[in-house]
Amino acid sequence: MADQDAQSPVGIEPPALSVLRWDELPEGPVLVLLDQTRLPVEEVELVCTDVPALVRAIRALAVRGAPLLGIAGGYGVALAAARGYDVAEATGLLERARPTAVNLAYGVRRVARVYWAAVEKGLTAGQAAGAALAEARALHREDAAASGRMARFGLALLDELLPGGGHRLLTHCNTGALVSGGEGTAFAVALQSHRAGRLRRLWVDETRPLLQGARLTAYEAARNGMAYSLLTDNAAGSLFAAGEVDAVLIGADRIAADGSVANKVGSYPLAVLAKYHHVPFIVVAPTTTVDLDTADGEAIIVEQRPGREVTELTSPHMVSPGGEAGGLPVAPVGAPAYNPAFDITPPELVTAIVTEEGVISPVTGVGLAELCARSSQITIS
Ligand SMILES: CSC[C@H]1O[C@H](OP(=O)(O)O)[C@H](O)[C@@H]1O
Repeated sequence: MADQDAQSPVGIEPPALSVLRWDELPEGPVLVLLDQTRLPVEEVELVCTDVPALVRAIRALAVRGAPLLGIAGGYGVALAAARGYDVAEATGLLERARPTAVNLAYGVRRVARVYWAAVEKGLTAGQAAGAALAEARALHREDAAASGRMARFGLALLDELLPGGGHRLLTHCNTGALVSGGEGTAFAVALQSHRAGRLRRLWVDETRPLLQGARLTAYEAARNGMAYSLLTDNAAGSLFAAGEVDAVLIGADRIAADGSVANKVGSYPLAVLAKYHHVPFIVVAPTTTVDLDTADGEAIIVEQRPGREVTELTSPHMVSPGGEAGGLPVAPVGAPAYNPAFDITPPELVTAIVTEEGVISPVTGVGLAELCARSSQITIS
């Protein structure tokens, strides 16, 4: 069906990606990000010395993906505290940077709560900043551990659903190390399948308009020596029709209390295709992505992004005909465009949700609340 791609022998691990780190420089602490807008062409680091720079990076998707947004937001609060910026102002700016991924607000509020508690206890500004940094680091470590647990739970689920091995998995957007403190969410399950010698093919949706699949998931799959094929989003249907997809694995940006899933736009059509073709549709997300305070999918705010992302192929490597950096027009100049960053998949189309606390299926009912109750994640209102 597809070109056979060379894959490295299972077991040769690539160096871990430095996706985000805190550095202490003589002039003060900085947050160093792998600039994801420049991948896969080049690996460039973006140094954030203040919260406005981090907010710009979040809005530009230089740093992205729900769990990593939470980690970055937490470090952002610690950066404000360490550099003597207004922590309350920083908290508001970071929380509002992108509205859909609940992890961002969770990480920001969790670290801010520790900071203010330290202040109220009478600790010095430096001690309170240290407490904030320690909490951001704890969140980072917890997410890395959650990623490993989800990968193991997810592979066990695939083995249960697909006992013969030879997994042909379709994924959408990017859910690997570039969205996580560890190896990711849905991609981490596919990687676990690869390492166990059970991955026959990873089908990678390019994921228009920002091409997280083509630019980032293909980059991560190649780095890990996985057998993968890239496809246009509109080719996915023909793969299902040909019986070439054994399961769909996707991430999430927010899971409502009723099991509705907000994820990259294009996820909902895949869920409908999976239902029609009797293919498991599996969501992989840490409990920090579950928002029991949001009742259902209708209550989830879906980020609307600039139409230019649809009407131009935007890239920092491209220079527009007018000479400004940015993009190549693929539509008439000024063409009106509809560009929701996410869509909502209703619970009845979700086969299972894999979290670091276990797997639930069906996803409605008390299962989600029970999983979150088991989680060590601190509840932030
Ligand atoms: C598991 S988090 C990855 C999640 O985030 C992506 O959105 P974006 O690239 O806009 O940050 C997409 O929804 C992925 O599923």
